[in-house]
Amino acid sequence: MATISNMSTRMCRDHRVLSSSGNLSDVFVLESRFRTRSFFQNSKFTVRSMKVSEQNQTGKLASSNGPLTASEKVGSPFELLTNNQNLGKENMNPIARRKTKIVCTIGPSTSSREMIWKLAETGMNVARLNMSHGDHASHKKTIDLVKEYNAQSDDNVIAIMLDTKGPEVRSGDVPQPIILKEGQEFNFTIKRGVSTEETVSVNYDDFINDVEAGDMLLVDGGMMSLSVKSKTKDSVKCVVVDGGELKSRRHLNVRGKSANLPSITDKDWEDIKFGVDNQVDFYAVSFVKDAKVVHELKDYLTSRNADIHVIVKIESADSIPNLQSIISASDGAMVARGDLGAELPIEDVPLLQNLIKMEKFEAETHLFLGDEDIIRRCHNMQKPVIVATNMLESMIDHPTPTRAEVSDIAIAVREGADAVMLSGETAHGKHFPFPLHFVLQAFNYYRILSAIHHQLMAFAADAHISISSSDERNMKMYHISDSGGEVSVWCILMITTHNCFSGFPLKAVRVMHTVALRTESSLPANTTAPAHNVYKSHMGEMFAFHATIMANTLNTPIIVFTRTGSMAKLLSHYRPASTIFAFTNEARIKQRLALYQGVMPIYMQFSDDAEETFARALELLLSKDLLMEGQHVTLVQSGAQPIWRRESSHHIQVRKV
Ligand SMILES: Nc1ncnc2c1ncn2[C@@H]1O[C@H](COP(=O)(O)OP(=O)(O)OP(=O)(O)O)[C@@H](O)[C@H]1O
Ligand SMILES: CC(=O)C(=O)O
Repeated sequence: MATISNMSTRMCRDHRVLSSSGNLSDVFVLESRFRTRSFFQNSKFTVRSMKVSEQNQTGKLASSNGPLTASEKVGSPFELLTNNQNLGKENMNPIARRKTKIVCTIGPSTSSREMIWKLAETGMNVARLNMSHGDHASHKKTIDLVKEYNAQSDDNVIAIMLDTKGPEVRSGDVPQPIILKEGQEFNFTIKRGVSTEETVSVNYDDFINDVEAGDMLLVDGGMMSLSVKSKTKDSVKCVVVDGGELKSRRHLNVRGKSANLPSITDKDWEDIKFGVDNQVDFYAVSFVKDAKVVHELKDYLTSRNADIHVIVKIESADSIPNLQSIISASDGAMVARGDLGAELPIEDVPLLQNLIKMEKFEAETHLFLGDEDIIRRCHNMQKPVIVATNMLESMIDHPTPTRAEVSDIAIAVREGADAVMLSGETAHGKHFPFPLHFVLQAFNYYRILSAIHHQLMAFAADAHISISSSDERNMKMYHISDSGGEVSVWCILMITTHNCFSGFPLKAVRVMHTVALRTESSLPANTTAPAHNVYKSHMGEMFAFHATIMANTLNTPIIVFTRTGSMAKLLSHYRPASTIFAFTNEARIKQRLALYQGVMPIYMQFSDDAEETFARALELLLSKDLLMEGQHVTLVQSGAQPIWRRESSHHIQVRKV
């Protein structure tokens, strides 16, 4: 049997769980007492049932956003994360949860059933479908899998975000990569199907009108760059500044300019219809330049009676002067740093993401931002904000992130992003369908199981008692009893594989989860909430603000009951120090709330009796170990649509559980 080392104990209902953490496998033995005549005479042997599991150790509800598990504190798969003594002041509150949400792009590495399940268990809160790639059939398969996952348990909640392709300008197909060398001349033509050593097609006719001599042309967001020298009626002549390999259908940006294409192209409208038909939760709309397009999309959604929220991607140079009106028209924003850093100088990206004062930047660029950046603007307008692109880029090919990437996540968390996003890391990160260690582990299970099976059979034969075994999925259980009832044994052997990730996408999610959680727990627990935008005329805001102060002062979680999600969003806006448990009787609202910082959405049927509903909610949280007996909670009843209370009354209650 596997050696048991690093013993630790934790309470689990009526069982005591002994756990060990070995490298290849962890063994958990649940115990109960029994007496035998032979092997363990006069001793109280404590075995109850036997289980071999490949499941992640983390529990339900507490899984994706859950506290640091033993494996994260000790023996984490990421060397940089193992030595947490140095971080010292973290709040290791057992019910501390990650508040910043994780968006994962689903692509070839992660579109299988197994990977979607694993992404969800590892920390994904929102699945992103990038409509620049794949087709409706492949995206439908992903949507169905996410919905299947959500339907499996009330505890499962993964929102779906459809990201439109937008007016991307791309180079044409090339039979093999063209090598571009610094100083060499190279041309782009609007004629279709051209691919020579000197010239390649672009997919956009107005390219010729949009670019001027002196412009800088970026390939793949700056992986290569070319300076525009002159143009003819159908070609743009350039000189290569930074060379490289030009492959098929590469992204082209003109530094400082947006293409004169509509933000929502014909293909995008087809994809938006697809999103309505398949009830996605969010659209991430690419290259939004002004608020008009957001209104147009919202009008369309209203006409289709579709309750889908619109996240504007801030990535176009043209969007910057219109930030206020664009974000105001939207339901949230994404700092899409890939294209943003191509259309604008790359060094401006952190300033646009979050900066207090922009005067110098405005004077130099003539882009007038006012006093705020994207994150701050979103906060002031009570809209969620996602920070995206290159967050763990090196993990597409490597098992550990760079220190700078880890810092980037920590900065986004500190700046108050609602969510951080993984793109290529999860879409096409290296993964191994049958990793060697997984095979070894399976082999180990078999050996351990066989050994125990034979021991138990021998024991039963020796003691003249009966033994029965059963298999449940990846679990094997034994029950041993004698006719006199003197012996009753259930054994559980639980071998977890939480260190066994089949590839880098899951590792990337794990890194993101751990870094976000650690950063959040190292932030000072303010007893004050940001006071901006607390309008006396808006009771919901007043109550969200004061409930946050009360919860922060008393160090309690917040419980809110919501039909539309609005009160949970308001509470999230004020960033209380602990979790917002948002109970809703609307499945769509539960899905949507998955994006909001600090909100843990929970589906529950509301009854007519408020007290009875509160009691059920508290009981559910207790049963999931999300609350502890004797703990206080702050319960908020406010918002646009009264539930139970009279319209004229709003409440904040503090209750002892
Ligand atoms: N649904 C999909 N089907 C196939 N490949 C995909 C899919 N989604 C993403 N990918 C792959 O993962 C890569 C990274 O995904 P990401 O969402 O970052 O794309 P992107 O930013 O549009 O990249 P690119 O500019 O190369 O298109 C893509 O370049 C593509 O190769
Ligand atoms: C996410 C995205 O589209 C970008 O960063 O450009």
